Amino acid sequence: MLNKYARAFFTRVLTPFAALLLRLGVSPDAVTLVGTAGVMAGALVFFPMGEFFWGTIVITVFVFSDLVDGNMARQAGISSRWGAFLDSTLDRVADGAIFAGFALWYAGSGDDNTLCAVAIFCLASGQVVSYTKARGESIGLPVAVNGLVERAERLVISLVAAGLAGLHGFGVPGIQVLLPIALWIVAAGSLVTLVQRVVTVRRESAEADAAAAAVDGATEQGSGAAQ
Ligand SMILES: CCCCCCCC/C=C\CCCCCCCC(=O)OC[C@H](COP(=O)(O)O[C@@H]1[C@H](O)[C@H](OP(=O)(O)O)[C@@H](O)[C@H](O)[C@H]1O)OC(=O)CCCCCCC/C=C\CCCCCCCC
Ligand SMILES: Nc1ccn([C@@H]2O[C@H](COP(=O)(O)O)[C@@H](O)[C@H]2O)c(=O)n1
Ligand SMILES: [Mg+2]
Ligand SMILES: [Mg+2]
Repeated sequence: MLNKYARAFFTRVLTPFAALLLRLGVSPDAVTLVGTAGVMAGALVFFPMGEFFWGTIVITVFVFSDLVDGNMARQAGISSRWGAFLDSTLDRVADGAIFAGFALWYAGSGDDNTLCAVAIFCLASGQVVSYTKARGESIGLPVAVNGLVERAERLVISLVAAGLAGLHGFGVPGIQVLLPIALWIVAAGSLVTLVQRVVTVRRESAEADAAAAAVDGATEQGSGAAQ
């Protein structure tokens, strides 16, 4: 949903910045790589220490590089298969670091095995949700469903909650409860999305196999009649 509705807005806002980077001679690939490194640093340095406010600020600064790199490539007319591969692959790395950061906090000083397991579930299910689409498309299916919780939703829900939970460190009482709530929402939403995508791939593959069988049958009949 965010991908559909918010992308156009952010494209308008970020286009001048993307143009500036191109004029400075920066490449889209460099933005993809630096953005991922920044997200990883924010998540793996700050989150395991329970510094959710500063971790979220660092991640937010760098995560928007994922919207800037493609914008730069399109403006410069250099969108490439390699760029698409690099972008999607490093998305998985960045997402892994964010949820690993939460899991490390709960495994350590956060001291909550259940929430550690929920964070690990968010990490794994998010990766599998993305994989279903990539694998479905690689076997020639349209995978015409996005589902309830895509990547943008996973990031916005968890990062807004983490940023607000971090305000606990500045004296706001009770607000830290938002992070566990967000993790449970992302976990449940990812499970629903996974089911939505698997059901779609199952239906689309049955339809594609039936269509292929019908073409084979017609070809065999045609060659039989010719003999
Ligand atoms: C005093 C208050 C302190 C609180 C501080 C809070 C600070 C702000 C907190 C959070 C900001 C979070 C911003 C997150 C922005 C995410 C942007 C982003 O990178 O989105 C990526 C997404 C997808 O990009 P791709 O097409 O490159 O990725 C594809 C996708 O990943 C597919 O995976 P799948 O979805 O299938 O699982 C893969 O299949 C595919 O391979 C891959 O290529 O881009 C978008 O969706 C575009 C829309 C972005 C929308 C961003 C909305 C940001 C909204 C609000 C942020 C500000 C909120 C501030 C709240 C403050 C609270 C007080
Ligand atoms: N280094 C890069 C990054 C991206 N691309 C192209 O942009 C598309 C992704 O667009 P986003 O707005 O989601 O970043 C991607 O599929 C590539 O076509 C690129 O060429 N090089
Ligand atoms: Mg990108
Ligand atoms: Mg991306």
